[in-house]
Amino acid sequence: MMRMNYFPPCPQPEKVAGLNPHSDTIGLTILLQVNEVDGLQIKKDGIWVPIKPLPNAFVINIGDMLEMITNGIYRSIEHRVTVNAEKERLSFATFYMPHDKEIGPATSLITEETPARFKRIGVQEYLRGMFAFEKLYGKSYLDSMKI
Ligand SMILES: O=C(O)CCC(=O)C(=O)O
Ligand SMILES: [Fe+2]
Repeated sequence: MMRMNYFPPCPQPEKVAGLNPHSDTIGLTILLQVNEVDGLQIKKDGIWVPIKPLPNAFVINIGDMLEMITNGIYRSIEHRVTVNAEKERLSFATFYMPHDKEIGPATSLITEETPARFKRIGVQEYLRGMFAFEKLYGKSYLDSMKI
């Protein structure tokens, strides 16, 4: 699945969010900051860190499904986009999803010391739930998958 994001310039950038804080609910995201305009930020140790666009470079984001499959060993990244006063911004995101019918922690990663931290759920049900979820903010949908 692919998505093109267009953020027009905004004279009062502090008053609007380009994209609210979220983690991508899929497996893995390959992101291109097309016209190399600042705006993307990730939350690291509770602090918003700007991700400078690099020419001809992709940003790879871990999504919620990968966090579930790895039973929390890989953590999805919370990110947001701020808008710019003068410049428009374009990004192109390619979202990857596992082909499996169900997702949940890999059985090889579940042990007595590391019990399953997430539910096992059908991918269709997961996606339906995501579109119906009313409080998509930060990592709220993934939190709802926790055991
Ligand atoms: O525009 C960006 O850099 C990020 C876009 C994004 O987070 C998304 O499409 O999920
Ligand atoms: Fe995203």
